[in-house]
Amino acid sequence: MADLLDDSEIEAQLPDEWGQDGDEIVRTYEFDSYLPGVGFASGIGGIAEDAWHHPEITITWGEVEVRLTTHDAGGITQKDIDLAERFDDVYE
Ligand SMILES: C[C@H](O)[C@H](O)[C@H]1CNC2=NC(N)=NC(=O)C2=N1
Repeated sequence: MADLLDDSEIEAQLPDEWGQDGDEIVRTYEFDSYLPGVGFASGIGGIAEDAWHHPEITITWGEVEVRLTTHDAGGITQKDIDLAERFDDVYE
């Protein structure tokens, strides 16, 4: 099982644009309309499935909120950080 990161490790590694909300890291990605967000969510869903590490994804008009935590560990691990970076690569 992945080890929990401590606050200093999270602060040091959290990618730009991501924040911490309790035991989750979160980012809201912005889009010009609804369907680009749906496409982005589908893409990161495939990355998540490939990594076997799954985010909470909330799609609204022009925004996709992504939340990551490691349920098996009960908090934030390197898996969450690494997946956040992969999601950012898709977005840029
Ligand atoms: C049973 C299954 O292997 C586990 O639930 C996996 C799947 N996806 C997961 N996703 C996330 N975010 N955290 C987990 O601990 C996790 N564990």
